[in-house]
Amino acid sequence: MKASEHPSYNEEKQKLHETIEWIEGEIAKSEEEGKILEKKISETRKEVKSALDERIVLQKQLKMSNERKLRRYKESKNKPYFGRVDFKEDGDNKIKKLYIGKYGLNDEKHDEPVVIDWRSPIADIYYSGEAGAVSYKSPSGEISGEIKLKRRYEIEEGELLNIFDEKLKEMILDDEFLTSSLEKSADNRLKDIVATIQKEQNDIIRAPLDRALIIQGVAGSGKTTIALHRMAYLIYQNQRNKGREDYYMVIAPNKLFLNYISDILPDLGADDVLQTTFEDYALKITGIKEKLKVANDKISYLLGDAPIDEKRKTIMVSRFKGSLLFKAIIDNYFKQFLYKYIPDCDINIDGNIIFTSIELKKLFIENFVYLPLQKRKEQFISYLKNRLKKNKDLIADGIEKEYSEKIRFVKDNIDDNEVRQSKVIELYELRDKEIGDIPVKIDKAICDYSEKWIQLDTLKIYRDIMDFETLKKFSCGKIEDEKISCICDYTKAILDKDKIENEDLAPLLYVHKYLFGLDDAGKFAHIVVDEAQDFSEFKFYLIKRIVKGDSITIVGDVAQGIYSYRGIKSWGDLNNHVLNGKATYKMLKKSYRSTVEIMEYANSVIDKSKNKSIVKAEPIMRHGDVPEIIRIRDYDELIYDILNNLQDDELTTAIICKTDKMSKRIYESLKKDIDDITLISDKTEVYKGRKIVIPSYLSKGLEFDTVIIPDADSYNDTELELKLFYVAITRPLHKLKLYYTNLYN
Ligand SMILES: Nc1ncnc2c1ncn2[C@@H]1O[C@H](COP(=O)(O)OP(=O)(O)OP(=O)(O)O)[C@@H](O)[C@H]1O
Repeated sequence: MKASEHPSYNEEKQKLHETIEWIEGEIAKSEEEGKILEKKISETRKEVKSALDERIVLQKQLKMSNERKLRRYKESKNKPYFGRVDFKEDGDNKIKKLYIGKYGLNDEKHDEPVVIDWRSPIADIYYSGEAGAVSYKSPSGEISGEIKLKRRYEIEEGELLNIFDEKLKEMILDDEFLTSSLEKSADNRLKDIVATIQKEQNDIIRAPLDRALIIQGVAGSGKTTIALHRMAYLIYQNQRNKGREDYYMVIAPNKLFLNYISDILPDLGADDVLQTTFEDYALKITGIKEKLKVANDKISYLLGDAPIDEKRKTIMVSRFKGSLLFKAIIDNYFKQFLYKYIPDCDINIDGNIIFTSIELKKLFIENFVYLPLQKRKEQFISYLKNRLKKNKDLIADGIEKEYSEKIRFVKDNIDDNEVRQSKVIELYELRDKEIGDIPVKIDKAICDYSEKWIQLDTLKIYRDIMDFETLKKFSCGKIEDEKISCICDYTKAILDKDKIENEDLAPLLYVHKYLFGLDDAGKFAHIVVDEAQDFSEFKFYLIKRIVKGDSITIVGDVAQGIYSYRGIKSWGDLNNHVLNGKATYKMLKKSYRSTVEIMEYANSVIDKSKNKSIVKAEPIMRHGDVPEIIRIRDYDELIYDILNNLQDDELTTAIICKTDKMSKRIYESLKKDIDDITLISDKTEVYKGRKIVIPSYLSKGLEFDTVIIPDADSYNDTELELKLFYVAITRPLHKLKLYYTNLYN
């Protein structure tokens, strides 16, 4: 409802005015505080020598915290809150009017909240969708009471534009507010949805930290958005409860997508989250970033016209590399590798055997088993050194014994007094020198022994495992010879070009773990994995190793599993094989992105999938144009028509082509007439402008006001192409246009 027509308009207008005035006052105070702190720091700098002086560090921290506060005030000023809930706690006659906003704002002078943070426990009742009697979990326990009013506001630039009241009595959630928010146009960045989080989404966001969550959601159901809101929520809760900073991580499919989502977390007050791709993370940890390139052309290859048998082999290799069977083979390999790793030699000093090779092997195999190999070797060597040093007296005894015999011999056999005495003295000196040299000799013996060990190198070992005989031996009859030879030949050919594929990353990281360990093991308090259907079980196994307990949020959509050759087969398998069956599974069926007309069309497409378990999307009641399906005579007509549609449009438009090749062709034709059009490739990390040409596989996760599909008839009915087409047609918010020349099914 237009704000000015609402019965409480004057009251609400006054409240907004007061809140903004209060914020302005706080901004002025914070700016003043900033200047004082700045002055203090420069004065302290003159007094102390080091920038690391405790006083400077403390003052800088205060300055940073003040700047953070100031930033929040400034960001809140134009829109301090988006909702209000009136709550009467049981046993209390007073009704509290709680204004909910993106950032919690506190009046420190009067010690009372001005705006409640959307992540705070009490804000739960605003989102919970329940009317009347409700309860929420506060740090001091369950609080119950009654909701008297739930109100939403549309505020722009400090102006109250609309007020929406939820009809509590009829238990109907008024969708007007949501629909009005969905009607806005798309941006190059994903936005926060704190004002319109829905009940089912709120339940996911607020699920406990220690639980693995698997969210299967239809296209546009807000998976990415709510996974990031959940992260912001968990960080907020964790800091409140523990008062300390932890490590958090978001794993996304590619850098373009990372850039698309990169604003949300800082915008929600979660600044220090590592947002990365599995590829970048694995390359960094294994240290092979500089040595190799990652080939990213498999999807183009699978869409190309290579013989079907060749494509099948490629898929088989990818699947194998992402499987837990491969992990088990690597485990078997390392059980034996120990024997190869330890050198086959004794340790001796001056020709005396101190440790036999058999003794050494036994000692190594039985000790420090919990350590990765490199550290295990280091510990073992230092253990040997210590043992030898402790045995120094024994070695000295041996030397003394040897010299005593020599001296006795001289004494018994040399008659000349002078000669005898000088010989004896010489022997004493030699003996003392030899005893004095013992530590040096021990060091040398250990050093010689240490140098005989194989140098550990992740890539070399991976190559070694990918050898026919090795793979055959350690797969223990679980893979046929023909497949083994195919896997080995395929991998060797790629490695010989100094490349690897995405699918090699998990096994490489696992080999690295055996050799050098994972420094990040158990480091992250929570990890979000987006587009998770494209991650193999092997990748998940490794992700699970770097997170504390089971704290992972896994979001994805099997209907969009375009990398199914390397992804999981089913959420159930993932849960059972990697998460010990302990994950909580949730399904999101409502789709928020596209209009009813676009989603109905998309549903009719995905209906053709052989996978009958795919759940169809239920669009939010927002209507628009029916998708246009246009037949064109030839390529020239296609370009002509697209150009006519792209003129001077402020909205975002993506021309989504099936392949990279087609994207390049269309881009070349359009750029002559359109200046601000960008071609997106797998190397693109950021782009400006509102019009892009993009291959279908890269459009996943993104959204645009309008989507144009110039080659709708080029998609055939294989599962991969059906999914690619589905991904492409579920990207638009408002308009979808499809062109075809020949046959369009
Ligand atoms: N509760 C909500 N209120 C307003 N907008 C929402 C809500 N939930 C989702 N959206 C919007 O729906 C769109 C789709 O969200 P998002 O990209 O997170 O979905 P997704 O499930 O990850 O999509 P896909 O799998 O198709 O990439 C975004 O524009 C998002 O802002």
